[in-house]
Amino acid sequence: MDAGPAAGQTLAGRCRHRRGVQARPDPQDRGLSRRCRQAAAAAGRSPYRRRRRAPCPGRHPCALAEPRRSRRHRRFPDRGALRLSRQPLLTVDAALALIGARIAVPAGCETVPVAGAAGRVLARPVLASEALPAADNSAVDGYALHGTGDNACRLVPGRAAAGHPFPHALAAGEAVRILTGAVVPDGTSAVLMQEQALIEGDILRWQGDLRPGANIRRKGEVLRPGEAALPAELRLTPVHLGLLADLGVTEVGVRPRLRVALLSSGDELRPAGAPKAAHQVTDSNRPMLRGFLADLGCEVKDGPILPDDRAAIAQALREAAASADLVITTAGMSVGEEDHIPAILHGEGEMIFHRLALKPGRPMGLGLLGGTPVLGLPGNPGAVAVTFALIGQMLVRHLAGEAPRPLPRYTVPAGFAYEKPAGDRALLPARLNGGKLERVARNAAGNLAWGGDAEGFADIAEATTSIAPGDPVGFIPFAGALR
Ligand SMILES: Nc1nc2c(c(=O)[nH]1)N[C@H]1C(S)=C(S)[C@@H](COP(=O)(O)OP(=O)(O)OC[C@H]3O[C@@H](n4cnc5c(N)ncnc54)[C@H](O)[C@@H]3O)O[C@H]1N2
Ligand code: MOO
Repeated sequence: MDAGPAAGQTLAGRCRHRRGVQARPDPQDRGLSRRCRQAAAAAGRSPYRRRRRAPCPGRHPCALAEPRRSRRHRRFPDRGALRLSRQPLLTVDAALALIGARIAVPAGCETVPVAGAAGRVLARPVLASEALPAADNSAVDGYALHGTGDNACRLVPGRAAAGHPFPHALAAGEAVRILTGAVVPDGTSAVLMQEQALIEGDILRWQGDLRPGANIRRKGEVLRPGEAALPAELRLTPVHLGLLADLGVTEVGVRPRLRVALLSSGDELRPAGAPKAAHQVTDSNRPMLRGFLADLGCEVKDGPILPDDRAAIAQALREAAASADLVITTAGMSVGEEDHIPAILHGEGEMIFHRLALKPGRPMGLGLLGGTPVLGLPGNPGAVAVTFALIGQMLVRHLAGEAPRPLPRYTVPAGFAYEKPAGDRALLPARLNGGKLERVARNAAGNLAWGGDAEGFADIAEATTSIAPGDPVGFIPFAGALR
């Protein structure tokens, strides 16, 4: 199995300690004519709004903004939506690069006890305050000796054990019993492993060379005082907590918990656990997203289930954006007349990207409202799982102050055949079986029934049109071990 990061799947161009919209131009605005941009800037408006009122000739992204009236009152999708659906789609990698370039990381640092710091992101590096190890000590059970070059030493009474140092120095030709982890007595040149020791009376012998320093872990060989033990921007795992304890660190400076507001929309939705009729749908996206966000250490603010009403959604988005570091919505992101979220972002904020070359998950988008990022995920639960894995969690990690890091991705032999048109990247629930990747579901976008069997996603690149059994295929596992 080839381990390797997904090509290009990092967030490029980190920006730190800033909040809100960046000064850099929106890369998706580069397609606008200079006249459009200047006119918009002069009027203090988004160029999209400017263009909406006086469309430039030809099919152009800035002509694709929201309608001025609610889409509720239209029988058919408006022309803007129809044009939008014909726009060339952004790749996932390009969307991740836009996140790195356009989304500022909220500033701040709080000091927390190490015991409660699992999952938090270090705001500054942790320096070793003491040497690691703190003293020369034995790596094995055996005999500490002061060698003279003739493969024999005289055993002296006593013992060095972990927590119980031998109180005397070894003179030339002397040896003493030692256990793993014990501080080596002064004068020790090497430690002989017990398995290599030949003892006759009080004489210790061995065969072959015993290298000076053998089996001794030297003071400071792992970390010297003042050396960086952990870098800033690291999400702390239990392994790190153990290291911090080892270094005598009791408190660390971490980023504030990310406050994430969750909103779902759709007249058909009922909260989880509530009775529902056949035409109604349980809001399953919310518990799934709440779980993902809790795993990422976020403080989740549950918003209401919103009706398919533009004004109500706009109001809820404004309120959520004012009190959170990130707003995540589900549904209402496609091109139908009840898909209001892109239009609200175009009209009242900014759309950084919308619609990706990704299946499932194409309708997703990212915008800014009052400077707060708004991640619009599709409604279909399977698509929410895919888009959160590829984009959502990367955005959350970025906002939480984590250093950019690609998703774990491996190349494995396919155990299935698959065909698709070139254009969209396809993510298919899958699991490893006998070293080959198997698909576990056919229609996975609209449900989560594959969740019991899948271990991750088969990842099929945009340009790929066919996979035959045995071909190399990407695998993105759900679990990144010790991450
Ligand atoms: N003409 C086009 N139509 C559609 C396209 C397209 O490109 N052109 N894309 C399709 C794709 S792909 C998806 S995905 C959907 C997503 O659209 P929306 O984001 O606008 O979502 P809705 O239409 O509102 O809902 C889709 C589906 O998901 C169910 N849903 C919604 N919220 C939840 C929830 N919280 N928990 C569980 N299930 C939920 C909803 O009932 C619908 O069945 O658009 C396609 N159309
Ligand atoms: O991309 Mo949609 O997300 O297939 O269902």
